[in-house]
Amino acid sequence: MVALLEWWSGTECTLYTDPESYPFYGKENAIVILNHNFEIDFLCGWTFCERFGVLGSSKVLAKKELAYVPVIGWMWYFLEIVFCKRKWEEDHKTVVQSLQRLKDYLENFWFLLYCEGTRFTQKKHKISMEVAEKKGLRKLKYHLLPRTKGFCVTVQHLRGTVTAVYDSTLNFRNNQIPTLIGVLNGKKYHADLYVRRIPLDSIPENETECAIWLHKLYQEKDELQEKYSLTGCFPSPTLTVKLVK
Ligand SMILES: CC/C=C\C/C=C\C/C=C\C/C=C\C/C=C\C/C=C\CCC(=O)SCCNC(=O)CCNC(=O)[C@H](O)C(C)(C)COP(=O)(O)OP(=O)(O)OC[C@H]1O[C@@H](n2cnc3c(N)ncnc32)[C@H](O)[C@@H]1OP(=O)(O)O
Ligand SMILES: CCCCCCCCCCCCCCCC(=O)OC[C@@H](O)COP(=O)(O)O
Repeated sequence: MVALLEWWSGTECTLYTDPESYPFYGKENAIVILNHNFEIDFLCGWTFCERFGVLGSSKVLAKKELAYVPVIGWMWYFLEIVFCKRKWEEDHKTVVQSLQRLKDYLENFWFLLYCEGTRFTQKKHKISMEVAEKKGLRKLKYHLLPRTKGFCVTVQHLRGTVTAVYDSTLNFRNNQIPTLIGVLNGKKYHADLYVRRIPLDSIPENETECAIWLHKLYQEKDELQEKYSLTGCFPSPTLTVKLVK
C-alpha cells in the first residue's frame, strides 16, 4: 500500500517539525493525534511510519467495520489494531484490554487516534459545532469537536509506556483533494505533515483536566490550520524533511 502511494502515484510527503523533536521519532513509543480530512490520510500515515521504522508496529483506534475489509482488515486484526464501536459503554473494556497488551509490546510503536472520531464533512461539522455551543466550548472552524474518552483512557493506561504525544496536522498542497481512486490512477499528490512533540508528562492525569487539555489542543490545531489555509504553508521555524526513497 505504501508502495502504491509512493512508486505508483509518485506522491511526495514532507515533514515539518522542530529539530529538537526529530531525533525522538521512531525511537520511542508515542500516541499520534491526526486530523481526519482525507481519504488517503492513512496511506500518508503509513509512509511516515515506514520511514521511521515503525510500520509493523503502527497501531490505531479504528472503527470495528474496518476489521471486515478483505485482506487489510484481517491483517489489522493480527497486527493488534484496537477496534471500537464508537459507543463508550461497549468499547471501554476492549479498549482497555488492548491498551494493556500494548504495554508489553516489544518494539517502539505509534498509536494513532483520530480524536474527531470520523472524517470531516461540512454536515458533521455543523452538528459538532452545535454540540460545542451547548457545552460552552469554543467553536472550531477546521475540526470536529474531539471525542475525549479514547484519548483520556489511552493516556491513562499508556503512561509510563508512551513518552510523548505527536500532535500532527496533514494537508495537501494547492488545495488538492486526494482520493484512493486518484492514487490507483497514478495521480501525484504532495502531502505536508506538521508534527509537534508533546511530552506525555505535561498532560494532566485527571480525566476531566485531560479532556479540557484535549479541547485546548484542538483549538490550537485550528489556529495552525487557519495559518496553513491562508498561506499554503506551515509557520516556521521548522525542520523540513522531504521523505524520499
Ligand atoms: C513523525 C511522524 C508523526 C506522525 C505520523 C502520522 C501518522 C502515522 C501514525 C500511525 C499510522 C497508523 C495507522 C493508520 C492506518 C489506518 C487508519 C485507518 C482508519 C482508522 C479510522 C477510523 O476508524 S476513525 C473512527 C474510529 N476511531 C475513533 O473514533 C477514535 C476517536 N474516538 C474516541 O476516542 C471516542 O472517545 C470513543 C470511540 C472511544 C468513544 O466514543 P463515544 O462517542 O462513546 O464517547 P466520547 O465521550 O468520547 O464522546 C461522547 C461525547 O462527545 C460529545 N460529542 C461531540 N460531538 C458530538 C457529536 N457530533 N455527536 C454527538 N456527540 C458529540 C457528546 O456530547 C458526548 O459528550 P458527554 O459530555 O456526554 O460525554
Ligand atoms: C494493491 C491493491 C490496492 C487496493 C486498494 C484498495 C484499498 C482499500 C483500502 C481500504 C482501507 C480503508 C481504510 C480507510 C480508513 C478510513 O478512512 O476509514 C473511515 C473512517 O475514518 C471514518 O469512517 P466514518 O466515520 O464511518 O465515515
